[in-house]
Amino acid sequence: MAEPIRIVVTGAAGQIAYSLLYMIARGEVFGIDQPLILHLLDIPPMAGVLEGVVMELNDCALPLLREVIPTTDPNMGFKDVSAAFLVGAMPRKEGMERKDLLSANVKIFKVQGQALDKVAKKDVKVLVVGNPANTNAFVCANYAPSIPRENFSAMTRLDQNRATAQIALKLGVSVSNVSNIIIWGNHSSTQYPDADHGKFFIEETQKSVSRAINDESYLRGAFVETVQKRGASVIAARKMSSAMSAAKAACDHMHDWWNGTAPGQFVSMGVFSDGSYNSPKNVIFSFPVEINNKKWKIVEGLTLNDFAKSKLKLTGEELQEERNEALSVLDASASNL
Ligand SMILES: NC(=O)C1=CN([C@@H]2O[C@H](COP(=O)(O)OP(=O)(O)OC[C@H]3O[C@@H](n4cnc5c(N)ncnc54)[C@H](O)[C@@H]3O)[C@@H](O)[C@H]2O)C=CC1
Ligand SMILES: O=C(O)CCC(=O)C(=O)O
Repeated sequence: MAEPIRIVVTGAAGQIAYSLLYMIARGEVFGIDQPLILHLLDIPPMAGVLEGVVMELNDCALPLLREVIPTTDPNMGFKDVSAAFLVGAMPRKEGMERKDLLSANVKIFKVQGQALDKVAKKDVKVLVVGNPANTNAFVCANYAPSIPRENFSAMTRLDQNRATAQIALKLGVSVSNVSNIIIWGNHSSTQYPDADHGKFFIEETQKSVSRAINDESYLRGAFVETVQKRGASVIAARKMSSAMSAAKAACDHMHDWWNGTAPGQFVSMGVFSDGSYNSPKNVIFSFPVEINNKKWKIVEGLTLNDFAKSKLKLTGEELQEERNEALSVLDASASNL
């Protein structure tokens, strides 16, 4: 069997981590032949809760789990890790937008970027879940200059999964038959869920999602709004933000980064923009990507209509605003970033 790899989950005492840790430890992300050492990072007031999580992980008697290390010290949490799930952050409450969390949460990602830079493996894959995820990932990467920028990503996979599920429901097919639904831009209510390039299988034939649905007002209206506002709808119903579905999405994101995407299929990830599709450069923007040998590549050459272009412009502008606000909050050598 392979040597164990070290994986860190931050916010390990929180609600997303409670589902996520179990899925990782079962082998759903890194494979059923890959032993793991799990690092659980949270803040000092949560040290007692972390002990309980460790007890439960041990009590699961999971064969791949070689060791569980609870800690409140980022330098211990990130030491030698191969993958980092950065979940720990304040969640929004009813009535807030995700960017309202910016001032509290970007400071966390500065500290964690610095710790990753100092002690993590240089090929560490970093997935930022904590909101505002795109801008937190930008901050984290900028404080970890010794780690390649392409190793930092933000999670829009939950949005992709939500969008795929809506399309599958509309078509009356299984989600596993639907692919290539795209999330563009920010993990916020300006994101653009795009079904125009989506495909689905029915009776062993591949078809176009948009042609089969054949309802532009739905695809530009209710579909987009449902996905954009799904996080808020869950908060309104549960009085807490999405957790089980967020954990599943984090596993899907890291699984595909680690193992690659199937030929012809793409997934959405928030990654550093190179200006593709007229997006602003130097923000973490969600694009469709294909993944090979643990390296993502933006899918180029997709045709965007004017509606899509206007949506990408809007979400790109929001990301630029968030980035600038984050930099002013941090009051840190902004001119170097
Ligand atoms: N990108 C996405 O699609 C999604 C993002 N989220 C975001 O994920 C984050 C976590 O959500 P939940 O687990 O529901 O929140 P939670 O409040 O249940 O747990 C957060 C945990 O993070 C810990 N934490 C706070 N500061 C920390 C630090 N500096 N270092 C390590 N741990 C720290 C807290 O003590 C707490 O245990 C929130 O920001 C939420 O908005 C949630 C769902 C989806
Ligand atoms: O909506 C939020 O602010 C928290 C959870 C989240 O990001 C989501 O459910 O998409």
